[in-house]
Amino acid sequence: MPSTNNTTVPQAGRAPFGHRLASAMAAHGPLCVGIDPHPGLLAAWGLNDDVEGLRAFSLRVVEAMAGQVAALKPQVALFERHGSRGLAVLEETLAACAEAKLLSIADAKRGDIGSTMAAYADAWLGEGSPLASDAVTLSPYLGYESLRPALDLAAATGRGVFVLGLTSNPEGKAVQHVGGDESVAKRIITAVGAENAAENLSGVPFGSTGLVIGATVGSALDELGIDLAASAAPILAPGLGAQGATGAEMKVSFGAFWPQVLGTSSRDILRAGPDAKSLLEAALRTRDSLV
Ligand SMILES: O=C(O)c1cc(=O)[nH]c(=O)n1[C@@H]1O[C@H](COP(=O)(O)O)[C@@H](O)[C@H]1O
Repeated sequence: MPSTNNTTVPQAGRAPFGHRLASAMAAHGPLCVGIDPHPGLLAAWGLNDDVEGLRAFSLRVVEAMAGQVAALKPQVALFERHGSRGLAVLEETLAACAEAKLLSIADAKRGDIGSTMAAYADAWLGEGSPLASDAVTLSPYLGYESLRPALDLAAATGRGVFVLGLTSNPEGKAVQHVGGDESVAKRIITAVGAENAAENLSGVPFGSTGLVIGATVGSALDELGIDLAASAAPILAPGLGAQGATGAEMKVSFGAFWPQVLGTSSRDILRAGPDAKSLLEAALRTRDSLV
């Protein structure tokens, strides 16, 4: 059953994530910039593939985007590959996002049995955790309800989650499209809708339980009979730029669901660095393609 403790002001005294995201998108447009410090990008920026390079890269993106875009999405794997010191840089990056009033979405794609999920929830959504983010990405492959500890903690702390629905990679179809009219993706999207139905949505376009639907999804929403409006979910849409999708194509794919969509792009924007002004110009060009 969905959580019943989704009140307008969660326990932590922070407005629900859905409200905060809607305000940020209204103020700055529907773009989230990914922080993906790939080794090749570090080299292109004249940085070493080490912890100092990682730190300079990540903090530069935060500095360039402060007050300009709705959200930033650090890709956790690219911090993990530097070990515990890389995770310390991620903590510093998340704190810098909060300082700059940029929403942070930790792209961790966590998912496990419930008892372990509770620990992941504490790490990414718990009050006082050094890795706590405004939202975290979750994988529902162990069953949607296995995510319950994260869904409930997000509701209690005014944070959010983005559950993988239809991913941007071509391999995703082999799992997510299975089931025809009752596809795996559709079941996940329906479950997310039940979560948002339990949240007070007065005055906001969507709730705090989001979905990941790739920008590259093409006609799949139509083909699978998926109604994203019924889910009342904010939609994180990766795949812009480096994976080939354009803003114009996304508007066609998402159609009437467009007001729910937060496009996200990483490499295509990050290639414009290391200069902060060039980074911002690249981000604003991408954002303009989405409005
Ligand atoms: O959850 C994600 O953000 C995600 C889901 C998905 O379906 N596809 C996808 O590309 N992503 C992430 O979005 C980012 C895309 O990066 P670029 O292709 O460089 O824009 C990467 O960090 C991916 O891990």
